[in-house]
Amino acid sequence: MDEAAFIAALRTLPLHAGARGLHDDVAQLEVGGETLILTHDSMAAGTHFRANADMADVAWKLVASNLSDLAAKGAEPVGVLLSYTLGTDDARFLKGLDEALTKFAVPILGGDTIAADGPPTFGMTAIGRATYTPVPHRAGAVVGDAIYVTGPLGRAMLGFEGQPDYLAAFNRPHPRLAEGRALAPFTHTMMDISDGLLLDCWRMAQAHNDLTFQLDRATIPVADPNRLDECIRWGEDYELLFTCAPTASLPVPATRIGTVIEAQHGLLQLDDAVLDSSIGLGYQH
Ligand SMILES: Nc1ncnc2c1ncn2[C@@H]1O[C@H](COP(=O)(O)OP(=O)(O)OP(=O)(O)O)[C@@H](O)[C@H]1O
Ligand SMILES: Cc1ncc(C[n+]2csc(CCOP(=O)(O)O)c2C)c(N)n1
Ligand SMILES: [Mg+2]
Repeated sequence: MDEAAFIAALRTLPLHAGARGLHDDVAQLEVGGETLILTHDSMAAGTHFRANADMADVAWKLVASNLSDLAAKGAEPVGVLLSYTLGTDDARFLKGLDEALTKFAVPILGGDTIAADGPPTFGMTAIGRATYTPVPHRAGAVVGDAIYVTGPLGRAMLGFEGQPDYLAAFNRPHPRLAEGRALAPFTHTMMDISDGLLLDCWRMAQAHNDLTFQLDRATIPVADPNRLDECIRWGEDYELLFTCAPTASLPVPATRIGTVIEAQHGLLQLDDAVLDSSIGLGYQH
C-alpha cells in the first residue's frame, strides 16, 4: 500500500467530524468556545533527513513542518507533543528543539521517549488556536478565484543538493505563521506546500467538485527558472497555497499563479497540459 491508499482506507473507518474527512492539513476541535487546531507530522532517517544530518536541524524541521500546517489554517501555536527515539545526537536534538520552540514561541506540552533498533523516527503533534473562523479549508474555492503562492519554490531542493545560498531553506525552514494568520480572512482555501506545488494543488483541486485549477507556468515563482519542473514538484518549501477573490487586496506579499475555472478535462492544468493523475506531481510515500 502507498500513502494515498492507506489514507483512503483510513477514510472508511470511524472519523470525527473535525477530521475534515482526512482531506485537510489539520483537524478542528470546538472546545469551550475555542476552536483548537490539531496536526501531526513525522520524520524518519533516510527518508526525511540523511543519517549524518545535524540533529539540531532535524529537531527544528520537525517543529517547523508541524507549525506550517497550523500556519495554513491561520492558527496560532499553543503547544507541541514530541515522540522521541533516543540514541542519535540527543544533545544536538535538544539544542535545535530549544531554538525552534524559542523562535516560534511555542512550548512543550508533553510527549514520549523510547529506545529502539533501526533508523530513528521522530513524531510531533502541534496544537493551535484558530485566530479566524471559519478556519481555512482545502475546499472552498469558487469559479473565478485567483490562485496564489506566498514565495518562491525549489529553495529546499537546492539546499538539499548543497547549494550554499539555500542550505537554510532545507535545514531550517520558517513556517509562514504570520502570513497565514493575516491571509486567513481573505482566503477561500488555504494549505501549505509540503509535497510540491503540483501535487498539493492537485490535492486541493481534488477536495472540490467540478472545478479545474489552472496554473500559468510563466508566473510561478521558482528559485531556479532553468529547473522549474523540479522546483514545482520537489516539496518541503512550506510556502502557503491559497485561493481568494481576484479583487482581494492582500495583506502580505504573494504571487498569483493561476485561476480556478469550471471543470474542464481534469483537476489541474499547467498551461494547456492536463494533469489528471497525482502520479509524478510531487513527493508521495
Ligand atoms: N496515519 C494516519 N492516521 C490518521 N490520519 C492520517 C494518517 N496519515 C495521514 N492522515 C490524515 O490524512 C490527511 C492528509 O495528510 P497529509 O499527511 O497529506 O497532510 P499534511 O500533514 O498537510 O502533509 P505532510 O505530511 O506532507 O506535511 C490529514 O487529514 C491527516 O491527518
Ligand atoms: C534524505 C532525504 N531524501 C529526500 C528528501 C526529500 N523529501 C523527503 S519527504 C519530502 C516531502 C515531505 O514529506 P512528508 O509528506 O512526509 O511531510 C521530501 C521532499 C529529504 N528531505 N531527505
Ligand atoms: Mg499540510
